[in-house]
Formats: sequence, structure tokens, C-alpha cells
Amino acid sequence: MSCVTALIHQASGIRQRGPNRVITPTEVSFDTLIMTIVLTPYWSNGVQKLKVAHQPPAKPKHGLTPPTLDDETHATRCLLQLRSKDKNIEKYIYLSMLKEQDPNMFYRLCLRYMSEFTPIIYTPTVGDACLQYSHIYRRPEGLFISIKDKGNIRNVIRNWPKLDEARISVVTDGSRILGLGDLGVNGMPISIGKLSLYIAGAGIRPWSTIPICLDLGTNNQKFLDDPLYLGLRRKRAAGEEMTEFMDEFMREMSLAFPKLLVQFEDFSTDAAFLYLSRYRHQYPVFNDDIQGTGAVVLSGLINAARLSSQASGRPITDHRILFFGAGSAGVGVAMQLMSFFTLNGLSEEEARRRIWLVDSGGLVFDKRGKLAEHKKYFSRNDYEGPPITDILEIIDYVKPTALLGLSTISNAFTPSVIRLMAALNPRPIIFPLSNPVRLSECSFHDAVEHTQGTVLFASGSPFPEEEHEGRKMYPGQGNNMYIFPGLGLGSILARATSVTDSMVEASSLGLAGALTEEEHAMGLLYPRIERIREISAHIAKEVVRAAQKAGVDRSTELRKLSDQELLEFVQSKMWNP
Ligand SMILES: O=C([O-])CC(=O)C(=O)O
Ligand SMILES: [Mg+2]
Repeated sequence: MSCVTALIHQASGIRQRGPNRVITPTEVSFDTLIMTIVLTPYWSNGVQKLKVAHQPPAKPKHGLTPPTLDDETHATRCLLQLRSKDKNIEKYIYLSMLKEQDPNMFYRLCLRYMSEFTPIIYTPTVGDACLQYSHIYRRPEGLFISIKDKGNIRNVIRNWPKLDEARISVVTDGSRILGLGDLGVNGMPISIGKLSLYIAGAGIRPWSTIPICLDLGTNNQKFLDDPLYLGLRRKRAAGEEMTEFMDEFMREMSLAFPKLLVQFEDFSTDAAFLYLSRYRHQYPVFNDDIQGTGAVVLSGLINAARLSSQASGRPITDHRILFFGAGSAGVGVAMQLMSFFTLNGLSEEEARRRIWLVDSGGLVFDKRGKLAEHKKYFSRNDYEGPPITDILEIIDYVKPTALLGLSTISNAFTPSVIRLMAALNPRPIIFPLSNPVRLSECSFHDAVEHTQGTVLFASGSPFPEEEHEGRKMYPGQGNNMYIFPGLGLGSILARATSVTDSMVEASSLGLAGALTEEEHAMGLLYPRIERIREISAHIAKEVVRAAQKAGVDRSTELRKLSDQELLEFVQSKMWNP
């Protein structure tokens, strides 16, 4: 049993489903996919509904468009319209409308200007879009299932217009959106944003995606008091009530969409662990915050540790990793990082000893008292002293080579913290991973300045490049957006019955190995995001292979393909705008 599995205790009575019938991964030919779904909102009896057109949009008749409208110039026009807006939220709204009215143009621009678009359609602006969702709402997008639908979820799901096309759904309950807390039904834009990246980054067909927000109520009083709030005005369902709802939801999803992969997103920590362990051997499902973030950080750490060890002369297995933050993302990453050490020859126990957790009570250790279940595995039994809460004292005690922030405490890595890391290490690894930008534990600028440019840096949200003593320095973005598109695509193409730890690890190693010579020379920890399609194809190929090794693939005919053929197959399945 791997460490991830060991930590996530299996829900009792759930058996692993073996490979069963063989089905070609995508049964709809590429040509037929030229047809476009147009989600057209219309009003009837005061209720907004979705209408789906299956035909390609008719070419407008002569005279119905301006005389010299051509695609290329129009792309420039759209880009200029976007750039003319000074507020990011305005840009978000503009792009959301563009996506609805002209999806091809939206995705074409998205791919062409990836590093300009991702901070708008995704982190950090998507965080603002969530905060303001009930105010900026314009049109329905995605599927809403509320706790009031319990007992009737089947019928709600079956209202989704394209039942047979669905391949991937991002599902949130809005209980912990990025680092912003419980946003209730305002969490929908996070599901939408992730799926836009699936489409742009992995070429999943737009009409195969379902953004879902489960409205279980909210404990956000500000929202409950807001007359414009779009969700149920009740406190969040929890415990039994939530689990019954989730069981019904997952069962009905698998019945309605037999080829669908579910990505859980931004559930509060306990729920994230609970439902991942409950369903992961029964349905194809993964948790982006636990496994996706874990995989992306493992990948960045592999590349950072190599550079750090080159500078210090310390063996790779000597790294000491301190986690500041022990929620779902923190512990998820810690579990994934176990394989950093085990792949380098350490035993599970030795690997566990190289990781320290810090939560709101300070250093996590056995003698401190009662601990949340998910923290126990990493709790230290070799520390006997009084609780230590001061981060400088903790660093002084642990002497970490890598400091990872998943705390959502903005600027927790003060100049003194950064300087101490630099004093301990010739090339300190500092990853402030909290999202969005304003919750980051430190900025790239501070990290560069207070380490005299020696830092090996990755953050969850994007930061601008820095110059240090005439040298350009590039921040890594250790965001799960590098992982989930390829992990999802690979799982879908393999028609995996479940997403195994080995598939997640394969996605991580695939990403770590994707750096080009030029990117290595630039000192990058992650490939440039412009290469996302190439990276996703490579990751997907690795994930398919891992699924085959684990025996969870149903597209068994892919086993016969050589690596090159498999890569070409993956690429041939990508939708192009
Ligand atoms: O959405 C992102 O940018 C990364 C992520 O999953 C999170 O912070 O919850
Ligand atoms: Mg997330």
C-alpha cells in the first residue's frame, strides 16, 4: 500500500473495480465534432433555461456581417478589446462573454496568449470572480445541484443537455475556494475556470466538460445576508446529511455519465479527504487540491532539489522539508513528496522522517495533544519539548532545505524567515503556494531580494520576473494547472476505472521530465506555460501507461501502441479551436 493510500483510510465496504468491458476511448469521430454546442440562455416563465444546438453554427449569410470581417483581424480586435479594460474582473467578464459568443476565438486566443490569459480566466482573477459571482452573474453556465435536490438528483443531472458527450466534470461544494474560505454557490467559477484550462491545455472538447457546483448551503454570513446571493440561504449541510447527498450524487453521476471522470475541487479539508477516500476505488475520481497540487509540487521539488544539491553538495535524500500549513493541500503535498524520497531509495519510514508540518498550533508533534486525523501520519514523535509556534524558532530547530507555504497566511514568510533560509542553505527552496496572489506567503521580489538571488522559487499564483544584479530570474508557478489537464486526459483516454496513486505520480514525473534544454539553462523549475499542450500530451501518455501497469485501463487496445504511437494517439484526440 502506498503512503498516500495508507494515509487516506479506505472507506469500508468499497471494493476496487477491475478492468471490464473494452470501449474505444472516444467513440465520436473527430469530424463529427465540428458540430458546436451553443448554450443559449432564454427566458421562459421567468426561469432561465439552457438550450442546446447540435448543428454547426450556420455561416452568416452575405450582408449579415461587416464586409471585411476576417478571422485574423478579428482576433486582434478581440485582444485589443480585452487589453483596453483596466480591471482584471472586467477582463474576466469580457472573456466569459467571448467564450459564450465565440468559443473558437476564445480558445484560440487562450492558447496563443496562455500566460496573459491564465491569470484572468484562472488564478488569481477567478478568485475575485468567485467572491463577486452573485453580483456579476450574467448567464447560466454549468450544473447546480442543491441539498434540496437530495432524493431527486437523478432528474437534475439528466437535465444536462449532452449526456453522452460528458467526459470530465469539475465538482466543488464551494466550501474552501482557493484560500478564500466558504463561498457557497459562488464557487461555480472555479469549476468553470478549471475546465477552460482542460479545454485549452489538454484539448478536451468543450462540450465534454461539466462544471458543477453543489449547493449545500454556506456558513458565510456575509453571503447569507446579501440579497443578491444566488445560493440557498441556509447553513451548510454536514455529517450524515452531506454524505448521503454525496453518495447519491456520485451514484447518479456514474449512471448518467458512464465515461465521466470527476475532479473534486476546493472542498474543505475534512470533506476533501473523506470523499476522496470514500469514492476513489469505486469511481474514476481524483482530488485536485490533494493530488494535483501534490503532484505539481513534487515535480517542482525534483527540479529544485537537484539544483540545490548541486550547490550544497548534499545528497538528494538529505533534504528536509518544512510545511507551513497542514490543510488538504499541505498534507496532500506532503504525502506526494514521500515519493520524492522513496524514488531516491529511502524507505517509507525514512521518507516520513524528512517531513515536518506546522499548523496553527505550531510544529505538529505527538505530545502536543489531539490532532486532526489527516495530520497524524506526519506528526513528529522525536520532539519532546514545549510547543513551538514561532516560525523562526521552528526553522532554527528543523533546519529545512525547503520551506513550503500552504497556509493562506499572506506574508508569513517575512524577510527574517527568508534570510534565515538563505543562511542555512546556499540555494534555499522557498515555495509560497497559497492562492490567490494576495494570500501568498511571500512575493517573488522579496524572496529574490532577501536571498541575494539564490532562491529556488515556486508560488501557487503568478508573479512577475525579477532582475537581480543584471541577471533575469524567473518564478516557477507550482500550480496544479500543469497537472490536471494531462492527468485528466490520460485517465479519460485510458478509460480508467479509478485514478491510482501511480497515475498521479506518473503525471508528476512526466512534468518534471518535460523541461527543455533551454528551460534548464534558464534555471526554470517548470516548463513555460505556453507549451501546455505538449506537456499535457506527454503527461497523458505517462498516465495511460501507469493506468495500464495498474490494470485499471479499459481501453486495452492502447496497450499495443509503442510510446511514440501512444503520444500521437493522445495528440490526435486533442480538440483544436
Ligand atoms: O486553483 C488554483 O489556482 C490552485 C488550487 O487548486 C487551489 O488553490 O485551490
Ligand atoms: Mg483548488
